[in-house]
Amino acid sequence: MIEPVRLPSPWCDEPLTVVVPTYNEAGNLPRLVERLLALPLPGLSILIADDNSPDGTGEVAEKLATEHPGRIRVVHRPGKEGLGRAYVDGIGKALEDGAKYVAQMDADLSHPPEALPGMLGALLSTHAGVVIGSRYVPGGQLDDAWPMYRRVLSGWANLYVHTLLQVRIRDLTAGFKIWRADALRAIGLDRVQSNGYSFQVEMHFLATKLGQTIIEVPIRFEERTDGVSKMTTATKVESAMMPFKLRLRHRKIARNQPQLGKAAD
Ligand SMILES: Nc1nc2c(ncn2[C@@H]2O[C@H](COP(=O)(O)OP(=O)(O)O[C@H]3O[C@H](CO)[C@@H](O)[C@H](O)[C@@H]3O)[C@@H](O)[C@H]2O)c(=O)[nH]1
Repeated sequence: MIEPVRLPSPWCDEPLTVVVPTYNEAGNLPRLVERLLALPLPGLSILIADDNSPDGTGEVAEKLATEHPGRIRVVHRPGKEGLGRAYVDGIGKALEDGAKYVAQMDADLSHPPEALPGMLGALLSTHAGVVIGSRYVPGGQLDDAWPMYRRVLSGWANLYVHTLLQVRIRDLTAGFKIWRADALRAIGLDRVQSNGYSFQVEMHFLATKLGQTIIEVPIRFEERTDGVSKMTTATKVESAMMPFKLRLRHRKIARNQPQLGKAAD
């Protein structure tokens, strides 16, 4: 049972930084920024973490930052290090800048920006540490154009991680979330080991083991219309290995901090 709390007033003004990792998203980024800045969230700012994309996404991001002073920050990273590393860097900088709430989402418009106000409202009306924009709770949808092999992979990955880690989240691999800054600080980004997509699962696992409440609200996941997925065999192998590493690591943590292990199990 999730205990409701009173919404701060006016809650739409709350400072929210949306962290967006980009690699070759020059065609998508302007459309994403336009939709984000049109939201009824005056406290919203955007932090783009680009890995020196060869298609010029970094330059597109700089141009957008100049057009919208004070609302967009660009973090230029030296090269492609993976989604997880870009998030650790970008979220870390958002926290240093004093963000109170930090959203994370893909640049390719798979995650509808228009879902953010509802997600923020849901987070603020509970004591949850994080709200997930979920494909797999009632009401969640997948675009018909999302390829069958991706649906199977995603369904299989969720089942696999559930079985190994027993984390009670329906969309364990989701990349669309809003965190409370305090929840992120409690997790400690320096603990995160994932380089690629397993970042999502690792963060869910660490939040759960700290006893944080996680809520899921339904979203419609859209297939990208520009560019391609950056998922590779290496990121899939890392995602397959990470649940084992997390299990081993948690056993060690639980041994050293028995209370944490007990509270979380
Ligand atoms: N900076 C940086 N960004 C990256 C990198 N790799 C990927 N990205 C960015 O991370 C976002 C997600 O990458 P995609 O390649 O579009 O992801 P996907 O295959 O559509 O995967 C989706 O499904 C996964 C499984 O459910 C999710 O885990 C993932 O978050 C996403 O929603 C995009 O904005 C992409 O540019 C990288 O090495 N560096």
